[in-house]
Amino acid sequence: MENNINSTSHLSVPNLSIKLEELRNSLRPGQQQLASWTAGKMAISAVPGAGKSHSLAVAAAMMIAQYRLHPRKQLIIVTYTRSAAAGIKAKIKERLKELKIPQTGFMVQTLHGLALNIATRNPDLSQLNLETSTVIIPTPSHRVIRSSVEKWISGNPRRYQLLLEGAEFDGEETERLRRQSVLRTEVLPKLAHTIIREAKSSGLNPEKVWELSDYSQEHYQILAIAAGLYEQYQIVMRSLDFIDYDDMILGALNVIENPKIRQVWQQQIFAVFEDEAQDSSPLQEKLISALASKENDCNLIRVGDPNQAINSTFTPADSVYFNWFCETCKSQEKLAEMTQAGRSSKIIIDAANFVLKWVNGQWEYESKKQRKKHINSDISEDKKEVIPFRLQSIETVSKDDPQPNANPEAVGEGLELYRPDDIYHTVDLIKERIIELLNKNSDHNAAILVRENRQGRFLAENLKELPKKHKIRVYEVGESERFSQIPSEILNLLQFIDRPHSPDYLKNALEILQNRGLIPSQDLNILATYPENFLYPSSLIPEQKKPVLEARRYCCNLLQAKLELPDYQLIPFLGMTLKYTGAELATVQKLSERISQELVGKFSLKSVLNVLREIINSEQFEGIEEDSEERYTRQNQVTIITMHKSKGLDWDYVFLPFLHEDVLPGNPWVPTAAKFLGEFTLAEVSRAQIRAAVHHQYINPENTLIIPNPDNAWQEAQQLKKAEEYRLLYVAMTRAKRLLWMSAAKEGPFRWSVFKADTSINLHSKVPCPIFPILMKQFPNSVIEYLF
Ligand SMILES: Nc1ncnc2c1ncn2[C@@H]1O[C@H](COP(=O)(O)OP(=O)(O)OP(=O)(O)O)[C@@H](O)[C@H]1O
Repeated sequence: MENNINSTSHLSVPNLSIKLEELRNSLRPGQQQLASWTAGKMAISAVPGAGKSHSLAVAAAMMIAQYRLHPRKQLIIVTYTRSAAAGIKAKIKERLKELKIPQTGFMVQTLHGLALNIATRNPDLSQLNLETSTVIIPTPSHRVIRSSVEKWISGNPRRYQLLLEGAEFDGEETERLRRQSVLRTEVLPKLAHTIIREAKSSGLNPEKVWELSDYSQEHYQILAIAAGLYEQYQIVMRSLDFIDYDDMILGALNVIENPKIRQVWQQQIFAVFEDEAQDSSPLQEKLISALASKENDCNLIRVGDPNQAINSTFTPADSVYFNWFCETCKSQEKLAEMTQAGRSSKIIIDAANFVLKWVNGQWEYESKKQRKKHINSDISEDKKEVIPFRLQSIETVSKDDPQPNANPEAVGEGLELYRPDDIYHTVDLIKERIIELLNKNSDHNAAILVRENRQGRFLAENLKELPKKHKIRVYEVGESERFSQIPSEILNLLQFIDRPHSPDYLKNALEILQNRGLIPSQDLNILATYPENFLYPSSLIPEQKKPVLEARRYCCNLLQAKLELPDYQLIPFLGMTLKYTGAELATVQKLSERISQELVGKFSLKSVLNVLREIINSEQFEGIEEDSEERYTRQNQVTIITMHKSKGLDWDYVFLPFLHEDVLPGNPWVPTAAKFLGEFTLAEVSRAQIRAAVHHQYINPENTLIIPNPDNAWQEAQQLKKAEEYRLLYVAMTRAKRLLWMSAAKEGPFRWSVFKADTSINLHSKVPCPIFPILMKQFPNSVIEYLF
């Protein structure tokens, strides 16, 4: 290979090789393989706590020193978040300082940062001009998605009619209008959102999705609907000069398709290191591979943990590609495994390993049973059996490991398993344990990891006394996310007050009231179909049921306020109506003041709506703030955070309450309102269908492409979801250093999404997460009996 790889003997500092040797010796076995990389592709599969970022930084510094890298020949390190990029950059600089080497020769960037860098240098090739374009994140409720849906509906009456008719339809008018509302405001926006991200980040344009739709012979032709929506989306985006995150990568790829420019980039790049490779999408992989290539070689090192892939069922991240990359590298003896980890006490490691093996074992047992039962005709031949976990056990580190206090001594039983009576009893037990632990060791930290923010809110409300009475800080991470929703909640209610006869505005308002637990949950489409009949029913309308009446009372109160209150008092009134708490009310107050400042003398409902829309649109990006790890892991603090967000962090004591089967792993769920289409959701089916096509392209393009039918695609999506939930549990468990506290209360809310933290509410008996009783059996000493 011709890429100027000089050996250390050329280095001018004689002591450098000794220093480099010392550095190499400070690494663990798998880490050393990373540091000894010389050329070509390499995969590193690591376990939680193995020191991925630590060894990546050491290996990068060693490489910069050995190969005398400089700004015109650099090592590129790609990460997925800005905070991870900042962390690795600081670590590499530190090492280079120790080696007395200039802190150049490398660049740490997020993948999108890198793509943007490439794309903006050649706007004519990338067709991206950031000075005139606006970057958006098209959520299902974004106006771009909504307008793409409307355009698709008006251009495709036949396909739309087929959806309206669903699995069965007797032609009844009210039902037809209800279905229209469900399709326009829920099903199609969700389908558009999913399919556009999935297809785009797999490198498929609308034409390609059209082609794929020819391979699928099913009733609705979901892929054809998807292709049409995607086509409309591209038109709407172009007309508004908007771009999304995938456009940045596509733009960069367009640039480096030019042979001359590609050569310039490739010459400047010595090698590419990718961190968190399990979260890559095909498009991202394509970009980094292209940058790392030189003639017939590709200097690409990908580091990841397939067992921590927890984004693949709701984003286009798909760990299958990293798994395949690992397999290919393995066959070429280019796979290294980092299996030693010093983060946790031995018993916590044992429990995590046990979960991994048990889940995989169950999986194999279940799929054998399934295979015996029926042979699926449309499962493509090249489909490999995907098991939830890569069989990779975590090991404790060796005695001479340089990590201070590696595999620390367990606190209490190290692993503690509880079956509290109910969710209130759970908080009492957690509270008591936290007070005891942090009072004894105020330099330690703790976290309660939850599956959904509602659980976090419930915990925070019930742990209020910790700061004052016990001097223990409580940091509920979801709280700031709730604050960021306030402007759009207020906007939605004001839009309804302004135009109560709009079914869309009424539905949005009802959704907010329902999400905040102010009105009973029900099919809102029925209420929103005829706003007039719902808000002001005449004697000809059948008597409204109690949940409808409650919803109506709230809505009528809002409309009454418009008549009775001056416009400038509407926002504070809405804050009260939504039962915002102290800090939330303060945010409402601030929002109200800001609007007043902008509208001096011109205050009207219409002008308020305009200003609010502007605030929401322009602040979308400020919302994504730089995360600093430090605020999540402060000593003497208990952090309440979702399991998803806990990835990459660790705490001395980790609490995992509410481990119930209906949440973890959860059950397949189709919203009742959309059941008329069948026992599946179009969005999930389309994702599985696109993935089947893209996987086929990767593994065996010569075979005939088989797109799974909706029922099979749905089954597959559900299996992947279940596997991901178990990986999420594994990520959560491996955050603990000294104590892992897990519980499954005997009673809890029917569903957290409709739970009101009110002691008078009926609790339901709950089934524990299937792994919980097995863990109790496997670790009998960890089962804790309690006195109250
Ligand atoms: N060779 C080593 N020498 C000294 N300390 C090490 C070594 N390897 C790892 N560590 C330490 O181990 C800890 C865990 O490392 P790190 O956070 O990089 O793990 P990780 O693999 O990213 O974990 P996860 O994927 O579970 O978040 C860090 O404090 C790091 O400094």
